[in-house]
Amino acid sequence: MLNYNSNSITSLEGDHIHQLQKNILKKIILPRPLESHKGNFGHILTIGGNENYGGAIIMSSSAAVHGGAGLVSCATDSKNLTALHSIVPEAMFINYNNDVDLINAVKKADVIVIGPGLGENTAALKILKKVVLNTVEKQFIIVDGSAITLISDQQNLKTILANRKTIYTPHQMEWQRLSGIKIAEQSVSKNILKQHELAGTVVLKKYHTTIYHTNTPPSQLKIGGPYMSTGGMGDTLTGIIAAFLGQFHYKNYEQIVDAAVYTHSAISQKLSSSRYVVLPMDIIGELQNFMYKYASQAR
Ligand SMILES: NC(=O)C1=CN([C@@H]2O[C@H](COP(=O)(O)OP(=O)(O)OC[C@H]3O[C@@H](n4cnc5c(N)ncnc54)[C@H](O)[C@@H]3O)[C@@H](O)[C@H]2O)[C@@H](O)CC1
Ligand SMILES: Nc1ncnc2c1ncn2[C@@H]1O[C@H](COP(=O)(O)OP(=O)(O)O)[C@@H](O)[C@H]1O
Ligand SMILES: [Mg+2]
Repeated sequence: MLNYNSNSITSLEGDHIHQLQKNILKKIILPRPLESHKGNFGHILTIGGNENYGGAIIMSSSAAVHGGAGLVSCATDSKNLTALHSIVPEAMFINYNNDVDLINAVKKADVIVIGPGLGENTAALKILKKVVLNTVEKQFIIVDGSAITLISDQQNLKTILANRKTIYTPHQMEWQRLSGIKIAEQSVSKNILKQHELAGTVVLKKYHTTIYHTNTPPSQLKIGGPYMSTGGMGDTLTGIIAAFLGQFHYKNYEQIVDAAVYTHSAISQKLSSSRYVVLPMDIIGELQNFMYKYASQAR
């Protein structure tokens, strides 16, 4: 059963869907309490980045650090260690091929990002299984990129994730793999039914990204554009969502996800006024200023 009044799901198609506005930011991005420390702002664990896709998990980790996470650990291929520490020295490194270290890191995390640049081979699937099997109910798990593709035919993992606070962040092709709905047929009504089956939040990324929630009707972004179409843009989004979930404690966490997704596109839109393309690292560089502006308005 759906957890919100869905009398006419079909009426949610197109322009009738709830549009996210910037007021969501003032509600979520608040000034920090004076008596606080890094332990209050979330320990994020990012997992991914094989030897070809190290940049993906580095961008995710960097976005988490710049988005305000208290602590960030990055579990990746050891070939990425030097690059990770050069680009984001605030992040700690874990060799994702060391089972004991990986499982310990999973147990310590408040928020887990799995998938950016993980790859789709047998080794990647083994890591994914190890991680999901060691998670607990209170943790947030953001499932992105390769992890979405890998999980598509792993019913047991989907069942475990249905009992976690899971956020899937597919683009349309990944959603086709996960939901079985072809891109041309991805209507709001069909997507709602699939989201309900998965029992996790679904951020369906595209022009006018739509977020399918468990307890409230879907919401849609009307900001952002093709200046965002550069590899790594979605990897960066995972770090922002993770940082927001780790540090903000709004009662309905799905609204925290909405605010993170809005922030990612709002920064891009702002920067696009003077750039032909906006790069993922540009967004990361602007996060602190952007969040400062909204936290000051809330004072
Ligand atoms: N610097 C890096 O290390 C990068 C690593 N990446 C990683 O590479 C792995 C594979 O991800 P990809 O997404 O590239 O490959 P996928 O094969 O999952 O998806 C790409 C395909 O989907 C199609 N598509 C249809 N609708 C789309 C939409 N709305 N948005 C995006 N693509 C759409 C594209 O045309 C393309 O054929 C992931 O783990 C990802 O995190 C990518 O993020 C690129 C950058
Ligand atoms: N034309 C566009 N309009 C709006 N947003 C876009 C556009 N192109 C890309 N994006 C955004 O960029 C991100 C791309 O994510 P994804 O395809 O997963 O990138 P990657 O895996 O390369 O990091 C999503 O947030 C998507 O909504
Ligand atoms: Mg992606």
